[in-house]
Amino acid sequence: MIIVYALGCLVFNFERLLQARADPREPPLIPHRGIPFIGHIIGMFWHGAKYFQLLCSEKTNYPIYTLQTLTARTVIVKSPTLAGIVQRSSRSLSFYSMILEVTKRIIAFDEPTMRIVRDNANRENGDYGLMPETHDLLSNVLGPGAILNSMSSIQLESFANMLNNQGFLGDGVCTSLMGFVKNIFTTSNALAIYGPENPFAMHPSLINDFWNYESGMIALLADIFPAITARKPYLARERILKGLQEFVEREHYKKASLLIQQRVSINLKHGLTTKMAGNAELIMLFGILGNAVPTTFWLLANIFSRPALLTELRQEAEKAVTRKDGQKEAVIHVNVLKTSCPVLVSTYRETLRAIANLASVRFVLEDTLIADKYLLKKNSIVQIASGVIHVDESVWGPDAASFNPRRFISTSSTNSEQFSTGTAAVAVGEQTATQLPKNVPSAAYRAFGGGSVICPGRHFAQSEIVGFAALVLLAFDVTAEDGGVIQLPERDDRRIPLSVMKPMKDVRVRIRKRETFEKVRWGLEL
Ligand code: HEM
Repeated sequence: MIIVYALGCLVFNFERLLQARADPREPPLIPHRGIPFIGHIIGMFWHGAKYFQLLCSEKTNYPIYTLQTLTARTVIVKSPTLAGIVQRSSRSLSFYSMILEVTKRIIAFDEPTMRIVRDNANRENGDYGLMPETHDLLSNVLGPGAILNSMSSIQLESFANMLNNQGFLGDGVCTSLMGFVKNIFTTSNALAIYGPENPFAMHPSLINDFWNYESGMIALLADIFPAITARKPYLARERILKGLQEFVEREHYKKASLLIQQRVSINLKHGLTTKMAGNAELIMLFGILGNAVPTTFWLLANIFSRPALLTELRQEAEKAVTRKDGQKEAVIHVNVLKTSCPVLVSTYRETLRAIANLASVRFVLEDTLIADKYLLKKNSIVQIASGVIHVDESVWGPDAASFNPRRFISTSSTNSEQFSTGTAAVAVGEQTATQLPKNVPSAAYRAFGGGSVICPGRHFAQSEIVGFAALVLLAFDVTAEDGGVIQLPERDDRRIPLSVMKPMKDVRVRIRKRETFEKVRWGLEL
C-alpha cells in the first residue's frame, strides 16, 4: 500500500488527477506539492490557521479554493462576499452537522445522547427537537432584554467586588495577566449564569481544572486513548463533569439564571439523563469563557503596552463615571461606555479583529451552487478563513496588518452608524464607534461568525469585556513586575484554534491601585 502511494506520488500527483475529474464549477483545487492527501493535514497541524494564508501565492490567490485530504474535501473561502453567501445558506450548509461531532468528543456525550441531539438538528422536518429549541432559547435570552441585563448586572457587581480587594493596595500583586482574568471571569460568570450554587463556588479547585481542560481540548478532540495521551486535560474534565453532574442531580440549577434553568429543563425534557445534562453544560461554559477570557487579556495587553492610548482611554472613560459619598465611591456605567467612549469600543473591536482567526465551519448537506458560479459538493466541509480575511489589504486598507485602535471610529453625519443599540443620540460631527469602517462588508468582520448561528453571546461579551477593562484601566496601574511598561506578547498563530488566538507566552504583571484612587470603592453597573 505504502509503495503504491509512493509511486503514485512520484509518477502522477494523485490530487491533480482528482482535479481533472472534478466538476469544473467546483472551486479550484490547490494540490499539495509534495505529499498528496496528507500534506495539507500536516500543513494545518504545523502552521495552524496561518496555513490558509501561506497557500495563497500569486498564482493561487483564489477567492475560494479546495483542499483534498484523505478523508475530506475542504473548501476554503477567503472572499467576504462569498463568506456572506455561505453564512446565509444555512439550509444546505450546516453548522450543527460539523459542530455536534466535535462537541461529542470534547464533552464526552454518549451515543444515546447523540441520537437525541442529532435529531432534526438542521430543522429538516420543522421547528422541533433539542437543538432548534436550544438555539432559539440562546438567541432570545442572550439578546438585549431583561434576562441579559440581570445576568450582566450580577456579573459586573462581582467583578467590582473582586477588584475592590485590599490586596491591590500598596505594592499590589504580582501575577500572570491571563491568570488574573481567568480567575475573576470564571468566578463572576459562574455566579451570574450558574447561580450561587455553581460548581466553581462549591468546589473552587475546578477553576484550575477548567482551564487545564481548555488548554488540552485539541488533544481530547483527537480522541486517541485520551486517558493516556491527554491525561492532564482528561482527568481535569472528569472532575469538572462530576461537578456539573452534581449541579444537575442536586437541582442547583433551579437557583441559576433563567438561561440555565431553561437550558437544563429542555435537555431533560428531550430525554437526556441528569449525567449527560451535566456534561452538556461543559460546552456552554466553554462558550461563555473560552473566547471572553483571552479577548480580555489581549484588550488589557493592547492598552497597557501603549501608554499614550492608556492616557487617552482614561480621560475618555471618566465620562462614564459618577461619584458618590464625597468621592469615596465611583460607579462606572457600562451603557455610557458603549455609547460615549468610541476609542475604547473601537480598541475592543480592533483587538478582536487582530486575534479572531477561528474559521466558521459548515458541512455541505446537498450540492449547492453559490454566487451562480461555485459548486460546493455534498459532504464537503466549508471553512471561512477568518484570519486571512481579517488581514486582507483589499478589505481593510494598506494598514490591515497593523493594530489601529481608531479603526472603528467615524465622525458621524447621522446617528445610524452608532455601534451600540444604546439610547443616547449622536450629534452631527461627534465621533462614534462604528460596527465597521467605511466600505468594509459586514461578512469581513468575523469575530462572532455570522448567519443564523452568529454568536448569541456577543452583547453579553461586549458589556463584560469593555466594562471590566474600563474598571481596570481607571482604577489600576498594570505594569511589568519591575514597574516598567508591559511588552505585548506575540500571537501564537500556529496553534489550531478552537477560540480566539492565545499569546505565545503569558505576561507577568504587577497590578496595584492607582495612588489617586487608593481610597475609592469602585462599582460597575449597566
Ligand atoms: C469575545 C467573546 C466571544 C467571541 C469572539 C465568540 C465567538 C463565537 C463564534 C465565532 C461563534 C461561531 C459562529 C459561526 O460559526 O458563525 C460563536 C458561537 C457561539 N457563542 Fe460565542 N463568542 C464570544 C462570547 C460568547 C459568550 C460570552 C457566550 C455566552 C454567554 C457565547 C455563546 C455562544 C454560543 C452558544 C454559540 C453557538 C451558537 C449556536 O449554536 O447557534 N459566546 N461564538
